[in-house]
Amino acid sequence: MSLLLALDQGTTSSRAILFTERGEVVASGQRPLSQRYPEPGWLEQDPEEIWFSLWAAMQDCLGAVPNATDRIVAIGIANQRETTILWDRHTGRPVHPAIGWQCRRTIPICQKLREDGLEPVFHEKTGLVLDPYFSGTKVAWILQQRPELRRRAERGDILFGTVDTWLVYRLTGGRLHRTDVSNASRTLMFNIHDLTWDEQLLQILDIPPAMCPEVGASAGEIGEIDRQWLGRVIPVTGMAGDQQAALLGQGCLKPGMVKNTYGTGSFVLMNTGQRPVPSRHGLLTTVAWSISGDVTYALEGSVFASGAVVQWLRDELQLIGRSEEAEALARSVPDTGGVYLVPAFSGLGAPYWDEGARGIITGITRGTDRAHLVRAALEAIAYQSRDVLEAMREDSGLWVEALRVDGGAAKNGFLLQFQADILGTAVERSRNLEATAWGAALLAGMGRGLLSVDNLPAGLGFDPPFLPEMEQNIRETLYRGWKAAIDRARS
Ligand SMILES: Nc1ncnc2c1ncn2[C@@H]1O[C@H](COP(=O)(O)OP(=O)(O)O)[C@@H](O)[C@H]1O
Ligand SMILES: O=P(O)(O)OC[C@H](O)CO
Repeated sequence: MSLLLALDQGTTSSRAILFTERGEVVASGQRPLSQRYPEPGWLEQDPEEIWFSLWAAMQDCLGAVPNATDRIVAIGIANQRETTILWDRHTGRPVHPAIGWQCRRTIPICQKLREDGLEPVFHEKTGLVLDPYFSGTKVAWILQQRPELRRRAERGDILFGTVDTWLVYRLTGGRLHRTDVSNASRTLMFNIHDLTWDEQLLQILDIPPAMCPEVGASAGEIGEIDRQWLGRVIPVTGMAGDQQAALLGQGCLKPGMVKNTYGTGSFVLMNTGQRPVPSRHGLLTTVAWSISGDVTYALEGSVFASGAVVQWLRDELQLIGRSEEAEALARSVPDTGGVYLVPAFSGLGAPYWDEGARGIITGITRGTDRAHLVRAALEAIAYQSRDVLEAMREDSGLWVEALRVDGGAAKNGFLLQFQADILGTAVERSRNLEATAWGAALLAGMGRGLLSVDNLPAGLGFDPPFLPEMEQNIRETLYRGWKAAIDRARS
């Protein structure tokens, strides 16, 4: 039986998963990935570690099944988006640490662009807002700090890429400098209407066009991995940003369908079909994918910290030993006792876009214990998703009837029940929490001509839904308390 290899390079780990064409998982490998915080609000990763962790995950995955490599017919890549890498075209070596998507170092650049009245032009052309989240100001920052790199970039000697581009470059033995439209749409330099790097925006950001990768479709003949990695030449035929891949992997193929992936952050995406829907309520307009010449767009609410708050409870506060403990602790108390925790570690993303906001905990009394704090942290993940879905209703006129969910934190049943309660909407958990990887596998299968977008395999289906049980007046009282806490966290 032929197999599809999905490579999912996420913020906290790299994964390789082998799928059958029907969506069964044959084997998987996962390696953790570290993050560095060199200054408050800054976040970096090591591009070599990103690559190595993915390579090692591939070896773990393929080592588990005899002769698996011979049966792989196509490879698909999904990746953490916006994270910015610059490298030397000649040596293939990074010239700067990767600047992570949550990194806030470019706040002053964004402020200056706003003062110059440039926000509308960026918004109209890219569908994004001026926030340090996106790659453009990260590239601009490196070039401002390192004039010698700018000179070399102008000569075409320094290449820019998001993580997909970096991985494809390495996988193909340095032969390909390429991205896809879904990743390009996260850079603040890409025009989502004519699907090209935008000369005016590049000029404003002072970024030499020669640095930018070629942009292609999300499925099709992309390249071939070098024989040295798996002992065989295998075609790469799918690539997309991880959140767009999850939208596909969750089967959200029709306009109006919505998914939420709870990983480091939460990313709610609504398929809006073949037209970009501009947002007036703090959402992003973004490219979902391009398949067989058809471009699909999405509305997105990006929340910067969701699963990250659980990591923070575990690693920094040491209130829990393992992420899984959060659920039982949250259930051990009937409510948070009035405590709200706003995890604005990297400012607030959608729908507030407040780069200066910082995390707060409100409503603490002498009786507050760690269970209340842990519960407040999990509830915050759900409140933030409601904020985004409220904005989606304003923009699209639609209130989601059912929210499809996946990602690492979607393992948490307490979180999903509270999510259903606070939305008043059914929450459907995918049986395959690795919807991102499955989306990458689907793209690879389509790009190889094995699957068609009109007739995609359904994957593994859903668990019984989490249905709302909370009374309406309690739901709205709790949500009002959240909005008050948000007001206090804002800059
Ligand atoms: N049982 C759990 N309850 C809540 N959060 C969890 C649980 N297990 C894992 N997480 C969170 O899920 C995130 C990892 O999910 P994953 O989808 O792998 O993220 P990413 O792709 O961003 O690396 C981490 O932030 C972790 O804290
Ligand atoms: O690595 P994840 O799954 O948290 O995804 C990160 C997003 O792509 C950032 O935009």
